[in-house]
Amino acid sequence: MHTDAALKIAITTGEPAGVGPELTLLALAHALLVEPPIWPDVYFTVLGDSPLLEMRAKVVGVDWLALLATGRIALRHEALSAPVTAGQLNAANSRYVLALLDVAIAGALAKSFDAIVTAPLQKSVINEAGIPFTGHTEYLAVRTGTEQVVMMLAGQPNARAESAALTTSITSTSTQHRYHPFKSSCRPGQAFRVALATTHLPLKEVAAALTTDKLISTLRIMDAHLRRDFGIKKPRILVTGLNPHAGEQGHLGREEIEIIIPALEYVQGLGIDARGPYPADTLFQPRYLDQADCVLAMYHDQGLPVLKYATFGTGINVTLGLPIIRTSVDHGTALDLAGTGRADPASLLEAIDAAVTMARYRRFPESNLGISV
Ligand SMILES: NC(=O)C1=CN([C@@H]2O[C@H](COP(=O)(O)OP(=O)(O)OC[C@H]3O[C@@H](n4cnc5c(N)ncnc54)[C@H](O)[C@@H]3O)[C@@H](O)[C@H]2O)C=CC1
Ligand SMILES: NCC(=O)COP(=O)(O)O
Repeated sequence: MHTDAALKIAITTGEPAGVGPELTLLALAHALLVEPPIWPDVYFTVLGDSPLLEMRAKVVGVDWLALLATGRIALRHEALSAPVTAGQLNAANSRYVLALLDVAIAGALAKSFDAIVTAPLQKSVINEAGIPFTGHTEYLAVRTGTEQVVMMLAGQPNARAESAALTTSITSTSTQHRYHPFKSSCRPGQAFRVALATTHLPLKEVAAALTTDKLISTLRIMDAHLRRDFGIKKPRILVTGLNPHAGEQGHLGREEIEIIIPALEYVQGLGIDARGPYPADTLFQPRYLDQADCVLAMYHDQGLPVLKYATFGTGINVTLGLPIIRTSVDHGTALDLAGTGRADPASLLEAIDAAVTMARYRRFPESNLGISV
């Protein structure tokens, strides 16, 4: 039975041919079919097609009825438009994928959900259905009427070993759980966080998309969220340059001088501890990262490969700047693994844990000790 104090989290199961449905089941089984359960005060609404979830539960060995019997999961059934074969995309189901998101977003805006957690979707197949779509991040901004959002990924570089142990234990509904996703021993300074000044756009459009105003608002959003959701009193943000060697004093590009440095000077005047621009090829080393709370990279493949090299499979993605809480996994649809039970739910567990923690902090700000990723 829900109480007013209980947190309510919506999980969208994403692309039906991908790993999202089975990872949702595996993550919830791992959290709820154990003793003691993880997140005892949290209720989940799973958004997806009911027969699909039942079928994937069988395939990956999760007892779906036992999960429902916990009383902590409500299924919000949305019907698929076409039958699904794991690993095979079908543009006919693109509207279904977006309908899951729309229901979750509307519920979060109406405060029926404290947070939404999204399993991965396939951006290409939505476009193939004739719907312009670049990602959850941009879609969430539009659907919530938010002018600017910031994509930030975060992870613990040392979490990989723990995740390996998880894969072998996850299908078991035994009372032991070997993996606790909330790594409370990890203080904010030990986490690796990378935010992006631009998100999903062709590389040739990146330079034109960077403006001083956009960087200023990006840094302001980051500073505010790192304080509020991550419990960091005075966040330090290190900002990359755009060009090789941060422009080599203007000889290899002028965006640093004309766009990035003016933005840094402006936000420093507001009391934000943002520094740079640093050459991206040498910034990602302990000497810099140990003194920082987050890196702001100028584009997707400047920052994320480094973060994913260190944390892939156990990291999270958070959309900053929204009026609602949204977290997600650090990986995609993994079509090659869909329906095999071999995909690792560790990142989804982390994403749920981060959503729970953020939601709890927003409800009870005095308890904010900092999210652990
Ligand atoms: N939040 C989201 O909805 C995201 C969606 N995507 C989308 O996913 C699609 C596929 O992207 P790719 O670049 O192929 O990346 P991917 O992450 O789906 O796959 C890359 C490699 O990592 C493996 N992998 C991914 N998740 C795994 C897991 N949980 N356990 C074990 N191995 C895993 C895959 O098997 C594959 O070998 C694209 O359409 C992309 O846009 C990508 C990232 C995030
Ligand atoms: N590589 C991260 C990514 O593509 C996240 O996309 P989305 O969360 O905006 O769908």
